[in-house]
Amino acid sequence: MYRIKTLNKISPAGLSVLDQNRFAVSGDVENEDGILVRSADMHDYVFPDALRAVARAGAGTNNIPIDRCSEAGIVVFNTPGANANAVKELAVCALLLASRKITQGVEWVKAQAAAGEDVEKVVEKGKSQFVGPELNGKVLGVIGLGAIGVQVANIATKLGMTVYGYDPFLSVDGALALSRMVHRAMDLETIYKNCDYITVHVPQTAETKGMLNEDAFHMMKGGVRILNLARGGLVNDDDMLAALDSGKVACYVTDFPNAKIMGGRNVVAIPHLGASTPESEENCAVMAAQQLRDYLENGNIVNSVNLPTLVQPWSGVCRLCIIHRNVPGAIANITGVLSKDGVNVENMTNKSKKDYAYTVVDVGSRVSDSVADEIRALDGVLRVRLLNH
Ligand SMILES: NC(=O)C1=CN([C@@H]2O[C@H](COP(=O)(O)OP(=O)(O)OC[C@H]3O[C@@H](n4cnc5c(N)ncnc54)[C@H](O)[C@@H]3O)[C@@H](O)[C@H]2O)C=CC1
Ligand SMILES: O=C(O)C(=O)COP(=O)(O)O
Repeated sequence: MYRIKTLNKISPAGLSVLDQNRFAVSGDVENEDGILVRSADMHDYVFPDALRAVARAGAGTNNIPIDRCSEAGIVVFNTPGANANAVKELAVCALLLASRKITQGVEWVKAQAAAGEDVEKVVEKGKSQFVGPELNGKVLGVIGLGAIGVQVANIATKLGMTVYGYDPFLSVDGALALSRMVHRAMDLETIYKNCDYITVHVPQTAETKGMLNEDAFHMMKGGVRILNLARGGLVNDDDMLAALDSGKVACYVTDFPNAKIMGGRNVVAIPHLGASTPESEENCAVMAAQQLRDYLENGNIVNSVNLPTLVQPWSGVCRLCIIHRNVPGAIANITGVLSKDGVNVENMTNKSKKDYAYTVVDVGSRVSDSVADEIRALDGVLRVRLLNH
């Protein structure tokens, strides 16, 4: 029985992927083999000995201590693209919220209740304070052309916007999905200098943290409207507040309110609703649970952020799954132990990702725990699992 701990509410459709006869799933299991998580902050999480995998039902993994997981031989998964449509739809909404003073107008209408029968007259008289521009004909800059950014860029062209997209790491899939109407910007300056609206869709990393700061605002057009449905930390809040006060930024729509930014002038704050649709919650949960199950049961890795993709069809009766450092001699050391102990390799795959590597070895006979222990003791080996077919 595998024990799976949920650190957030996970869609039942995802939980149903984990057969109750083989998986005990709840928020309070202990010494768990796997974790299902959404946005819960895991940076101070103490890993139990049994923990082998963390599956993030969603895209962003900045709430997970990836380096610490890698060093402990814990595989971290996410679900690329599974909530992209929901965020794209909210981005369309955010473009309109940034333009048309809808939230301010709605709040104002609520406050007019005292006018009673005169509300209609009061509304017609007061509405001119909420005039805002159309999107058609304006220029949008999309920073990050991944699963979400590509969809946002494409749909904005259909709203009559001229769209520039910036992503120095654009994938082949991203390039193929990107509309030919979208102009590629080769640097951020092009986005900052030319755009009336700027939307960010990059992960929050050490490189992207605080990227929307005073220097960036300085290059932007006066009255630019900024959308952030990616992560609060991408924006330097103090610099944003100053840019809002000066009018440099006309509106900031963020899915990540915090104490500092929520009271800012012309801030429209949404309570992190980007992926909060039943469809996305289900897609993410199902994908995360499937990936977690396949890893725990078969050792296969798909969509991991810290380890390589490796899917090996079963052959033989026993499988060794070895997470190790990506260093010369690692595979020779592993096969050395196996041949010394008379274990015949039926099939073997090795893949690497940056500093880490993963080797899956199928063998034709049962392997004793002592052989696994010998491999565990090898230099650079971080985790060894023995699966029987
Ligand atoms: N508000 C919400 O509920 C949600 C927020 N998100 C956030 O949106 C982010 C993006 O999500 P996806 O598009 O699904 O991820 P993705 O991984 O498909 O795309 C991210 C893109 O950003 C690009 N990128 C990385 N560093 C960059 C840089 N310095 N400059 C320009 N481009 C850069 C990458 O090359 C990649 O194409 C997530 O990391 C997450 O933080 C994602 C889903 C829901
Ligand atoms: O997928 C992401 O990166 C998100 O931000 C969605 O977060 P959530 O799962 O709604 O807490």
